[in-house]
Amino acid sequence: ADTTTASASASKTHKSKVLIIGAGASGIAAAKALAAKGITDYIVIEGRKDVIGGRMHNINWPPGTNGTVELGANWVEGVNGPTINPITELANKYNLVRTPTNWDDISVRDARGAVAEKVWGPIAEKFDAMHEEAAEMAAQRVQDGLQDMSLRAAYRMLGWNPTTPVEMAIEWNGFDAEQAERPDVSSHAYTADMHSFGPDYDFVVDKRGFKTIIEQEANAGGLGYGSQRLHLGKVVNSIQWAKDTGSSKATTNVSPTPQVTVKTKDGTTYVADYVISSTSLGVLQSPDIKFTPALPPWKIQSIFEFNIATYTKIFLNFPKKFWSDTEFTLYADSKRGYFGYWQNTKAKPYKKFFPDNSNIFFVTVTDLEAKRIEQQSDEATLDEIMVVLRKTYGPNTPRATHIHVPRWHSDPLFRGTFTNWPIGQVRQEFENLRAPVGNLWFTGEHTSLKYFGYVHGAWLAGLDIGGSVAQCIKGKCPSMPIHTTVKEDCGSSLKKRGFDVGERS
Ligand SMILES: Cc1cc2nc3c(=O)[nH]c(=O)nc-3n(C[C@H](O)[C@H](O)[C@H](O)COP(=O)(O)OP(=O)(O)OC[C@H]3O[C@@H](n4cnc5c(N)ncnc54)[C@H](O)[C@@H]3O)c2cc1C
Repeated sequence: ADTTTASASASKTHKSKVLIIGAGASGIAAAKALAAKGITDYIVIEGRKDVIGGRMHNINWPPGTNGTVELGANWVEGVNGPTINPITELANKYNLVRTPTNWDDISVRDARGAVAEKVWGPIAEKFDAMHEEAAEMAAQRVQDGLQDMSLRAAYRMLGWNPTTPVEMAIEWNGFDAEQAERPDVSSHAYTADMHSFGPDYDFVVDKRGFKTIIEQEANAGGLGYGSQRLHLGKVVNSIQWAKDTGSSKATTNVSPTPQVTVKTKDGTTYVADYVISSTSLGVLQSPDIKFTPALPPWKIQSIFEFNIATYTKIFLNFPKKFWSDTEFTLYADSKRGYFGYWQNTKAKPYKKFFPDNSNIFFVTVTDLEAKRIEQQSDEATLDEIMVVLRKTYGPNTPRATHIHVPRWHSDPLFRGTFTNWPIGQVRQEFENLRAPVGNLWFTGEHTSLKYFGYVHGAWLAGLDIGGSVAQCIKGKCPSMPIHTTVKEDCGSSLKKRGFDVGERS
């Protein structure tokens, strides 16, 4: 149990067998896996003051209505496949309200207004066929042990060279809308086909928010709000995992301490035999948590090699609906990805889940655009958006009455939205990203080889690492590969990723 000591002069120290940092999907799954193996002496600490769920996060919006919008994860991605998505299982268990998405229900506009389907339709068909070929080619190259390349290179090899605004918008919709970065910086082998548990997506429209499945799992595991084992408002700023060498230089030659000491900004100390950190890749890349001693070079390199992308949904509420009935509208600008991807809450499958007195039309931006927009005022962003909308829908388009811009990239508890696999990173780098140092273990969506980036990836990674730590406690620690030197061995190491050509289709 949590053994707490405090004195008048010193802040509190909590001791437990396991400390889990972060109460998102991965952290809660890790706790669940520990409990399943009979380990109940753990504490979960979370930086946010009043809510768990991490990147599954909803707000009540627009103001003055009973509407709910998801600022983070919105879809159960990969449903209706041969194997059930574990998040679908949780969604069923807790009656999470969701509605299927129809990606084909789409229209396209440009600065002159609507673009005829006979113009964009064949371009979209060409892109889809080409992208499918790129996915098959990736699987074949993995089988043949060939080196990774950028997805852009594969597109070029398959004769796809977008130049017009419509071609760029179609490509953005077909790739960036999923990975939140450009094909130019993305791995062909790892990102050409991201489908996992199935080809379809369920859009979450539950008033309790997508995070309710995490909250309810936490509750079932004795980690409900107010419980002794869930400590909110605890922002970790230091982790001591090995003897302090006194040097700030990364070195592999350190002796891990039997216990890990974690300190939080408010002066609380946690001492545990094992610590599982579920903070995002973006947090690990930032200087916010001081590791003592510095993490080993192989660990640091793996953390910096991977990308955390930014996917920003900008929510807008208008006095009336002026857009088309399709679920999605692509706006094709000469600047690729410029306010290009619009979702319609008045579309048939969604309408009944959003308040009648709201007219929400939201637009997604990614990558550099997302980061740029976070830096400016919401009013400035709305001004830009209104210029776009008035160009394509006409000068009388009403100005939005409300705007909400999430700032995932600048939020110190996240520093981005989800992981994207960059060009040429080999499996060994990934194994290093996932590997523990001493008794400090790592989980989170970025540590799921098959499903990085997704809620189900975070959940499965948490179950896996929680289970491994439980085994360690029982004296049967599983061995995790660590590569102190990473050699170029991309193709053959990719083969070991755990899937083959057939499995991904
Ligand atoms: C905008 C957006 C859209 C997305 N869309 C989808 C989608 O549709 N479908 C899908 O499957 N996935 C989607 N994702 C990805 C999905 O949300 C994540 O992969 C998943 O929720 C990550 O869970 P996690 O437990 O790994 O990390 P997190 O949810 O980030 O949990 C980590 C926790 O650690 C806490 N923390 C961080 N630093 C510290 C610190 N220093 N001290 C204490 N606590 C700390 C954080 O507050 C957080 O609660 C989306 C994400 C975003 C942001």
